[in-house]
Amino acid sequence: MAAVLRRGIKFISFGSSQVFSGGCKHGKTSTLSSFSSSNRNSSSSSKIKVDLDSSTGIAVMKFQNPPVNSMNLEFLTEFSIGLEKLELDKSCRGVILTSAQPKIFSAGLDILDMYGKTPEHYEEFWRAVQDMWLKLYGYSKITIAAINGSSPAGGCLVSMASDYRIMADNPRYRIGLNETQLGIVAPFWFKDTMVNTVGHRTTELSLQFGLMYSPSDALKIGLVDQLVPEENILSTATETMTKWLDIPDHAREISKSMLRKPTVDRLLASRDADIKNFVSFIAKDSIQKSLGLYLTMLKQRKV
Ligand SMILES: CCCCC/C=C\C/C=C\C=C\CC(=O)SCCNC(=O)CCNC(=O)[C@H](O)C(C)(C)COP(=O)(O)OP(=O)(O)OC[C@H]1O[C@@H](n2cnc3c(N)ncnc32)[C@H](O)[C@@H]1OP(=O)(O)O
Repeated sequence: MAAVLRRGIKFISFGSSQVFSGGCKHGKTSTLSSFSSSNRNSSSSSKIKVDLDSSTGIAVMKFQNPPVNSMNLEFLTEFSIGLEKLELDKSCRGVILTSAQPKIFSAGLDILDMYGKTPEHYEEFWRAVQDMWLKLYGYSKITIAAINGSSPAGGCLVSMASDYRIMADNPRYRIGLNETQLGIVAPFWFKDTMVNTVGHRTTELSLQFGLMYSPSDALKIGLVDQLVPEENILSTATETMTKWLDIPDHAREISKSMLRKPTVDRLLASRDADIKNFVSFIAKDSIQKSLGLYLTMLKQRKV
């Protein structure tokens, strides 16, 4: 995160309507706002819109990086900083992640950030990917992914790193870690996240084949927790969040940390080695050739 902050991207402002914020029973936070008639604080960085309702404690982060919410360096940086800001904001207790783009939750990492660039760029990019995952997977507050479209690779990682996944029940959508289809390899912490979500055997098949699942198949293997009609996704996510908010924060948070910390610590213990691995892997001629071919196929709508 320090690296993210050092990059000097401007902070998202949530306005200044909150004048009192204090803890109450069950670790819940109450917020009084005397200057503003509204309890909503909205902010829009260029790639993510954040809407925090301090009366409910629920924030919605809406990805808006057209056309497909690919996660480039700027998006990843804004995402990490936005999460950090909400984590520090006592009036926020849970975050819903969703997309402003029709049909797409996120197309995953921006392939153009991994193609034809310098080693220095790959290094900076990969550190930003790590920062984002470390922040989200180890997040102290509740996160719900409202997956309102396809969610390949990095998009699936973001979904899996959330506490609960609700997907729009549209048979045209797909979700999964498809890296091998691009000729690349999901790093160990993507793999760990999937193993923790769907188990070892399913991950073995998923990763090797680069499987993309329909919503109903994703539900069957436990990659998502619930399917809902597309038009209900945000209301269902909000209702679900309300149930999570009934749990005392400190108890939920410690339980989450107990389950996730060993996985987070594995990457923390080897961040530099992981970056070195990524840079030497991605810069290989054969890998660049694979990515080039995949990009061509994408442009020709053959993927
Ligand atoms: C042993 C050591 C190992 C160390 C680790 C090494 C490596 C780890 C490597 C990396 C891990 C990467 C994880 C990733 O996330 S890779 C990204 C994977 N993503 C995909 O495969 C998604 C591809 N896209 C699609 O399938 C479709 O675009 C999608 C279903 C998302 C949307 O379809 P739709 O028909 O609506 O839109 P398109 O016309 O296809 O796309 C519009 C436009 O956007 C471009 N685009 C799509 N996805 C990406 C992307 N991920 N990055 C960049 N650009 C993307 C697409 O090319 C179109 O562009 P244009 O033709 O309009 O210019």
